[in-house]
Amino acid sequence: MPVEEFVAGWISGALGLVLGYPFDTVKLLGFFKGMSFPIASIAVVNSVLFGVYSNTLLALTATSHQERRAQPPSYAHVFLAGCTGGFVQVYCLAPFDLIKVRLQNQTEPRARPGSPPPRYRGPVHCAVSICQEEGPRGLFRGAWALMLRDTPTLGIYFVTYEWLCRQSTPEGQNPSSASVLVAGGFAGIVSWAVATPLDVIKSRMQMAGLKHRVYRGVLDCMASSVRQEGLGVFFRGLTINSARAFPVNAVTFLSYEYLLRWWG
Ligand SMILES: C[N+](C)(C)CCCC[C@H](N)C(=O)O
Repeated sequence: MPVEEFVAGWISGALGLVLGYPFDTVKLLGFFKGMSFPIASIAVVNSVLFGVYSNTLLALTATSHQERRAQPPSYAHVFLAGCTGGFVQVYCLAPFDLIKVRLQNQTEPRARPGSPPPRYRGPVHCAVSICQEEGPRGLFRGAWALMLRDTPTLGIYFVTYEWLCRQSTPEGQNPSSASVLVAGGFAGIVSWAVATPLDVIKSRMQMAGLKHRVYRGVLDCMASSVRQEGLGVFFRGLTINSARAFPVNAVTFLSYEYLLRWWG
């Protein structure tokens, strides 16, 4: 199994994240707090995503990444490979994402003297506490919603990227850096726009364990959120998700493409 896609995905994910991280925490005033954990985790997750995507395309179309410019895969194959990558990466992403959401939600704008210490001291303490308090399966809380969020939307992600690259590139040639940046940025925006409703539900389910709020499942969480807050709840964070998605995914795709070209 070709591994360079895994390595390129690893590095490009980390680079994209450095740019996107302030957006992730801006609403919470945390900014760069605890950045090493998300960098390490996104590197693993992005490596699985791009590695599985590329190897699924190889299985479907019998073309390696070097041959794909001359013989471009069909959009149906790109979509299927994206969905497969999205599905598989959820297994790695779920615990990392849960820890990120729990840590970000405890960011206090200003720690007052005498206020109780934060519940989780850091990512490792958070993981251990969740295992102890909610059992090892607690680490996968919200994973089902995450899978529903990511499987189709990562199919859309790669289709948008490929389509925009092909629109702006003469047949058979490699897309220019500008094309890759724009196509990657829009792929991020489009996929995040579609993913936002389930992203809201996912985060609520991940926080539920802590607040002892019980949802019976994804549908129950959707229904009770809509009942209390109206349909607008599904668009929470849409603007910030899109603003973050452009730079993160522009840089992710640019570094991914260039690393692969560089390695031949
Ligand atoms: C599919 N969905 C839009 C949910 C995620 C797309 C992931 C791409 C990138 N790691 C990022 O964090 O933006």
